[in-house]
Amino acid sequence: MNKTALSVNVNLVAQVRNRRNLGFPSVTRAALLCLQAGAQGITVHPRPDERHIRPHDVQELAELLKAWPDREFNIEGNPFQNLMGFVRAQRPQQCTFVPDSEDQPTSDHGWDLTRDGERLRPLIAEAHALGARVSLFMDAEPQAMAAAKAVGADRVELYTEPYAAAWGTPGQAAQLQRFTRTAQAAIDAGLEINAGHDLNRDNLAAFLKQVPGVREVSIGHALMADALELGYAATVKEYLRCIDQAFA
Ligand SMILES: CC(=O)[C@@H](O)[C@H](O)COP(=O)(O)O
Ligand SMILES: NCC(=O)COP(=O)(O)O
Repeated sequence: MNKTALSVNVNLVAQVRNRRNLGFPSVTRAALLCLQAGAQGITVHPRPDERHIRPHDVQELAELLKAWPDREFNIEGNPFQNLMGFVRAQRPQQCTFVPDSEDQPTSDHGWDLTRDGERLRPLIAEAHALGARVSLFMDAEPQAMAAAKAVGADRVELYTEPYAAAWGTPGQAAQLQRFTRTAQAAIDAGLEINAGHDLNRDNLAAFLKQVPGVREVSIGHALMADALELGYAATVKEYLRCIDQAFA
């Protein structure tokens, strides 16, 4: 059984760096240390307002990852806004289409494919022509998985905030069942599965133990908060241990 890959989202490092015009903490150095510690990928979400990841970060990370051919670069964003420019310029292994508006504080919902599916289809096809795998950021709704496959997606990224919010409450089991049903529907539709948003070292193993077929988790906020205490390398190794625990 394939073990789930860890893709580290470095948005937060850029957000800290942007507080002052001093150029540190370095986004590329954070990514390098995470790769050296065993992370299988790096994720960025270059939002139009450049609140954290800026175009030069994307270019510098793409350059860094050329030296790591067995690792992946995942660029997230809204393809109706600025994402496709980054996909055309940097040719990442994966792009994740996220339906965020420009002023959203963070990602908080998946695509409504009944509304946007046909508009997404040519952009998915273009990303494929550029050599990128396409993942659609989706809520955990089993009935939406067939539509994701129908518009050409390779993967769905299940938006895991509702699971994380229920962690440690009586609603945890129901959320896990919801994500398990959605993952099975995705598998039945011929999709692969990613997952992300508010995952952390407490809730990660239980999710991966129950939800089938998760190929990749992209984790940023909690992992970087842990790295402020433990350092990048020890933190990545701890998250990899959580993943191992799920498959033990
Ligand atoms: C798509 C997703 O759930 C996250 O990667 C999100 O992109 C995080 O964005 P911020 O770091 O701007 O909150
Ligand atoms: N796609 C999810 C991601 O990249 C990071 O989300 P978070 O861990 O910062 O919530």
